[in-house]
Amino acid sequence: MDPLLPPLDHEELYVRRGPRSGLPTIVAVHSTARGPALGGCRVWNYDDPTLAARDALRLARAMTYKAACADQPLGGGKGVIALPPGLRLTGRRRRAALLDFGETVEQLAGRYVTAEDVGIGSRDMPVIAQTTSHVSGLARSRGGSGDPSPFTALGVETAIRTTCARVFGDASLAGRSIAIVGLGHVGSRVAARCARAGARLLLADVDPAKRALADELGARWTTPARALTAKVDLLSPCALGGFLDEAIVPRLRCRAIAGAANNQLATDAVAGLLAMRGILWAPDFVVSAGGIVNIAVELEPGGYDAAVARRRVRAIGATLDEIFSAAEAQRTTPLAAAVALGEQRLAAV
Ligand SMILES: NC(=O)c1ccc[n+]([C@@H]2O[C@H](COP(=O)([O-])OP(=O)(O)OC[C@H]3O[C@@H](n4cnc5c(N)ncnc54)[C@H](O)[C@@H]3O)[C@@H](O)[C@H]2O)c1
Repeated sequence: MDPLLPPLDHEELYVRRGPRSGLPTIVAVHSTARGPALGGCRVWNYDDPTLAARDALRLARAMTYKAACADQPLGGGKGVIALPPGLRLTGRRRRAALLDFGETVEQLAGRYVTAEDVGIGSRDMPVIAQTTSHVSGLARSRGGSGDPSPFTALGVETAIRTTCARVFGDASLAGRSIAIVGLGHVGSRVAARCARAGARLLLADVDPAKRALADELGARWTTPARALTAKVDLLSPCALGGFLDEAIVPRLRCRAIAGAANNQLATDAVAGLLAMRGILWAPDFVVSAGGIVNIAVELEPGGYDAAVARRRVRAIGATLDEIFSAAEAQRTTPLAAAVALGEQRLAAV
């Protein structure tokens, strides 16, 4: 048994070799207890397709908790198109793989609804939609809700304010020092929102071209390594996950962490280390739920309404506050309190 496998409490794992592309297409459905399993499709290189299946299982499980904590009528799932090492999926083979993946999704008959994830862009979604109707996040002109990133960023800003209110007794960001690592679709928007609110920003990205945003917003620019350990009020990780580990936690100098990056903790035990250092960590799967809250509105019978989506995304603040209060009352970590909230909501259906 693979010791790195997540708990195997999933409903389905479907692996199908794409007849057009020859590539493994994978869908993991963790839970449909609260509704169709929603989760993006990741196009990524793996040394071995079994690692891709493991990724799908792990990410699908996290999506169940993300949707449950956000109180959405959705379950958790994830798709993967597994590429061998070094292959860049372009041109006709990309199109073939996307059509294959759509067919795989279609065979699950709506138990899984796909969306964008790492390695997939808005131009890919209409191709997937040619072979399945279970696609979210299509362009507004096609009745979809479009790019989820602005809604994810709104949720992150809301979570940053809630976290600051808990630590500093004030939700205002005026004069607050915030380091943002990763200035992509979400991070750049979080930076712009925080700048408008008067925060003093320290920005970092592995891509030097992102420095232009720092100049535009009047923010300081540094390396990702320096930003992670900078002395700031709050750190907002908006790049990749897994960086909060036993080595970095003793070196952190922020008072709180709230960012969009998925799976920030290298292991669950890191939540305890952060609490011991007095650093308030806002659980990533609660903070970054704005995108799926937006998609849930698209899936409603009445059709998509951006104003409704924005109102619901702002509720992330109240959910996070409830989690912080529960953690304090039960002398546990925000991670444990968030998982307990998710489990309670799953048990209620
Ligand atoms: N897009 C969404 O709506 C959404 C929703 C939920 C969660 N997330 C998560 O938020 C994170 C950011 O998503 P995104 O859509 O903005 O991605 P993106 O690919 O648009 O941006 C990521 C940015 O991080 C930078 N980066 C990569 N590695 C880095 C490193 N080691 N240090 C510093 N910068 C680095 C990249 O150069 C890029 O600018 C991801 O973890 C994603 O899974 C995104």
